[in-house]
Amino acid sequence: MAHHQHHLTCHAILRACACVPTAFLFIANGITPIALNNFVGFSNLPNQHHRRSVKRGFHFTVMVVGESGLGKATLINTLFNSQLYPDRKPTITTDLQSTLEIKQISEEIVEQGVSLRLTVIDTPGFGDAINNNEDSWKPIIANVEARYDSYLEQELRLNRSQIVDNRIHACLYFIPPTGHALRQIDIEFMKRIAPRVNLVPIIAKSDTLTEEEVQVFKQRIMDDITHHQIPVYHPPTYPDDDPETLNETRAIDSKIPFAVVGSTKEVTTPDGRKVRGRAYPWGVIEVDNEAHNDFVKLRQMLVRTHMEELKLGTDQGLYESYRTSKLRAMGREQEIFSKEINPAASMEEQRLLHEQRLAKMENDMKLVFQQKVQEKEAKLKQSEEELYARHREMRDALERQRSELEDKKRKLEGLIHNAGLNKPTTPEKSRKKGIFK
Ligand SMILES: Nc1nc2c(ncn2[C@@H]2O[C@H](COP(=O)(O)OP(=O)(O)OP(=O)(O)O)[C@@H](O)[C@H]2O)c(=O)[nH]1
Repeated sequence: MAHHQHHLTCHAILRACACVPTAFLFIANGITPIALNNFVGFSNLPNQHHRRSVKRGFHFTVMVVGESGLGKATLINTLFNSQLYPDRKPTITTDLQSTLEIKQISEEIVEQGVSLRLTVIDTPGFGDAINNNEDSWKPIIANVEARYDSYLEQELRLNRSQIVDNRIHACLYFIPPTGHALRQIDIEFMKRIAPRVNLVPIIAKSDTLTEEEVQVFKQRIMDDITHHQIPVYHPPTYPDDDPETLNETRAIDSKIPFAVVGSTKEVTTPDGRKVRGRAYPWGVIEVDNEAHNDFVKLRQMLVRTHMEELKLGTDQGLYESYRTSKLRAMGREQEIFSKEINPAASMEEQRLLHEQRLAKMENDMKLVFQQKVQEKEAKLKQSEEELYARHREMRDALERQRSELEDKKRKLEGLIHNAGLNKPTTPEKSRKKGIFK
């Protein structure tokens, strides 16, 4: 919702920028507009967005649920003005054990160059088996959830560029025009489906009730919905909605549950107009006449004003909460908040992170290497010095030894010399001897 509001605010700013003669750039807090001196061009963003969307085309998936013969096929054909469902006779179910089958029809419809892939999921057989109605909702819920599961599975894949989105954007629930109140089966179904899809309650074939009956029936239905706290879809309003939008949204909301008439057949009114409607002996009920039924408001909501809202609500509200509980049940809490990450950006981010990590490792290794080299060099230097010191020591010792030896040698030589002088031939000796003689 916050995202949506932000989106809307951006649009409002862009609209404002495009309209005023001098463009203004609003600072993020929205307080001070900065005047731009020249046309920058971002006011063209909505057009770019529009062109891209038209090129890509749109898709919308709607589910119809209700008993056989309530006019589901007719209403879809009337809504999209197409023969999505081929003409056929109403099927009358006689099989009391009727089991529910779920069918899907998909068709590309084009209006003024804009294409819409419309997918309708039909649930023939719902509520038709008289004794087996309690569980009618089960296969429908299973189908809705299977679509979420498939989306989630694709989302969790590494390559998320080709996601096929089969999620249901709205479920039209056809309430039979009994004029009383909701039946047990209506309450059971609506209670269970509403937390999973945008539930749009519809009073089928409202032309079979009088105007007063429709009003009373609507009130009773809304009372039941409130009493059972069934979260049916209400078109949201936003603080920056202009008064016209606000009034339109409120007018749509006031019609819930939509009392509709469906018909693709053209009939002639008493005043000679050709209209889509149903002719009765007492007059003509016009499909596209707001005074006759709520078809126009229903179409406005589903197709003209709130289709994107319904899709956004499916993605960011209903699917999101399903996804959260599913991931939690799977013990994958860490992935709950990872949805917004753009896969390409995320891969790029991972690559950069990886490169940064590698560069850091390389740098660390270089530092360690340098440190080791320095340590080794210091050690070598130290042992070199030690060797020198030892060398010097040894040399000194040898020197000392040599000088000692030389001393000794000199002494010995001195002795020898002296001894040589003391020989008889020496004059002193002879003299001494001569004295003693
Ligand atoms: N009075 C009235 N009849 C309607 C209306 N819409 C459809 N019908 C008629 O009701 C019959 C059944 O209409 P379908 O559109 O085939 O109904 P369905 O709900 O798709 O029926 P299943 O395919 O059996 O589930 C047809 O004869 C329609 O002409 C309506 O708004 N008012």
